Amino acid sequence: AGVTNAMIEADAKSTNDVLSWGMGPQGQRYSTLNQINTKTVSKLVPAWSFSFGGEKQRGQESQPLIHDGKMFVTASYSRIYALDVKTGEKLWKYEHRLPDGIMPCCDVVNRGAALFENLVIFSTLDAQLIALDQKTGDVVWKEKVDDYAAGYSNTAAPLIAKGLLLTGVSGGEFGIVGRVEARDPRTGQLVWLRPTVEGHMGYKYDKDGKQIENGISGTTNKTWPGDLWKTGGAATWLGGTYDPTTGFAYFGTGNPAPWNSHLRPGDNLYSAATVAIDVATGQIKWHYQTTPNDGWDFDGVNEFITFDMNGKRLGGKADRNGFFYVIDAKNGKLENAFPFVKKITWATGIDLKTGRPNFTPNGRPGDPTKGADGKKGEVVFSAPSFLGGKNQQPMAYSPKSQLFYVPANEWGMDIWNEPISYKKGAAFLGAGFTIKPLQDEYIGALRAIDPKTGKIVWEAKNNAPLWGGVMSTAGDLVFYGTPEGYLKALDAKTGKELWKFQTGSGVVAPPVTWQEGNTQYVAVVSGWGGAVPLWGGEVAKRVNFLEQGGSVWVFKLSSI
Ligand SMILES: O=C(O)c1cc(C(=O)O)c2c(n1)C(=O)C(=O)c1cc(C(=O)O)[nH]c1-2
Ligand SMILES: [Ca+2]
Repeated sequence: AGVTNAMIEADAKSTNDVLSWGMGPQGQRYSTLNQINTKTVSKLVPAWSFSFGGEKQRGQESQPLIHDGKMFVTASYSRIYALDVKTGEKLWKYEHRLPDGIMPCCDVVNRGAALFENLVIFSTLDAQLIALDQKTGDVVWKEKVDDYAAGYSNTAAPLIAKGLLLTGVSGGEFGIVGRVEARDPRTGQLVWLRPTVEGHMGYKYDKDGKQIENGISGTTNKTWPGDLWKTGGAATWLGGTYDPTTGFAYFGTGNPAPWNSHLRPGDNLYSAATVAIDVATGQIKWHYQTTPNDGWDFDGVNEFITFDMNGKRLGGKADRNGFFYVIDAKNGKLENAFPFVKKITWATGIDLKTGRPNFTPNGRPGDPTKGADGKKGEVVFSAPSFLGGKNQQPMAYSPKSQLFYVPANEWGMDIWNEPISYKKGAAFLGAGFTIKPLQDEYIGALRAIDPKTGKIVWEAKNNAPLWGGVMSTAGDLVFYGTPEGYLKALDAKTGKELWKFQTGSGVVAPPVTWQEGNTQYVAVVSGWGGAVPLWGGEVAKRVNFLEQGGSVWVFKLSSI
């Protein structure tokens, strides 16, 4: 029978496999395993390591999946490997042939695959979806999502919810139109399609794949002036989470396009927001916009992790804009919002009544048409930088400690606007920027955050920006990787460092854990890259000593 929908919904509780990105569709990244714990972790040693080989050693952001004695792990440049989970021996690999002219904005990354029945499914940088047989690696189906020459790409792991395959798209820097798609995971056939830019119609598809006109009611472009909604961005580039208790999939949406916000006065829905989509119908049931009329590329894709607090089902989101939001998962109502980074310039806070930010006067980069020569607007210093208080690296929530563990970054930028018009397949920014560190000591900080109080309970500073995800366990441990190459384990209650291992390249991927027989394993992918070395300006210079790589490491407790 392979991987069933029921198994995926129970993924967070089952300890023998890892079936979904997020270690459960809710995305908590918490494991009930405790063989590796605060007392035993000092004996954690490598079990095996596997190299992704060749010269394709760019950012490795993939979260491995574990099932039926196999590890499924994607690698940069749209590759996927199946490995023997006991020995690390390669069972098969699939290297997707990428055309010239793909346009990923922020490195040739892939964040992982999805499992369903006998299939392993992943998306590619030329905006395709590929389903392979888990045993043989043979391609079972392949579907084109959209036109890579128009700037579409895919970097996120697909999500299985209610037996459907849910995926987003990347390309917000090229004026694509963001959306969430639901497909039959067995065939790749579209079931519904829901755009995330107001003005665009959603569709349902019949059994033969024929579009049912007006299948999902559309919305008018009232929060977008003129024609800009046609190229409005709001890419769903980090994928989504799913909560079986609400029946909603939660997708973050990226920046509105172009970055120059003076061209598009209005809120620009549903950009820089979380949308809750009823998986059964494809309808947006609620939305919460973290940065209305985003002018900083604050995006809004960050993962929405549901959890229980105060007798309610809530969701936590550490937004790129520097604020942490606690939102009712059923209706989208804001419960609380507080900063999770120390310096925020663009807003003084979030109004808990209206849910809207209190924008700082003149905090927005200036309108170029009002600049001295009509070509460059006033330069503004902003914190966080556009790379965010948090970016693609997923946080974790522990129901045991009731804390979120957030891989945060402290940095700022000079940002300005320039004139821009849309051209298919060209960058659609209308902005320039220089990222700046705020201090010498550190940029990254892993923070344990209490969602009840908004307090930072402890933090572990890191010199380079943190870009790898986090995992917490019932062994009272928090695992995360650093660009300096370490996988670390901290005491979940105090933040004290209890163990670290040098993986040989920077870690920008989230760790996982599972049990095989009587042994608990931990795995993480290593390979420096992603957006920081490409766009980090002064910060990129500061970390340019880091070496690229591409490998997966697996650990267990030493028996001696
Ligand atoms: O708007 C988009 O479509 C889009 C896509 C992606 C991506 O797919 O990786 C990133 C971003 N934006 C982005 O703004 C960003 O900072 C970023 C960092 C990374 C990364 O993997 O390191 N991807 C992306
Ligand atoms: Ca973006």
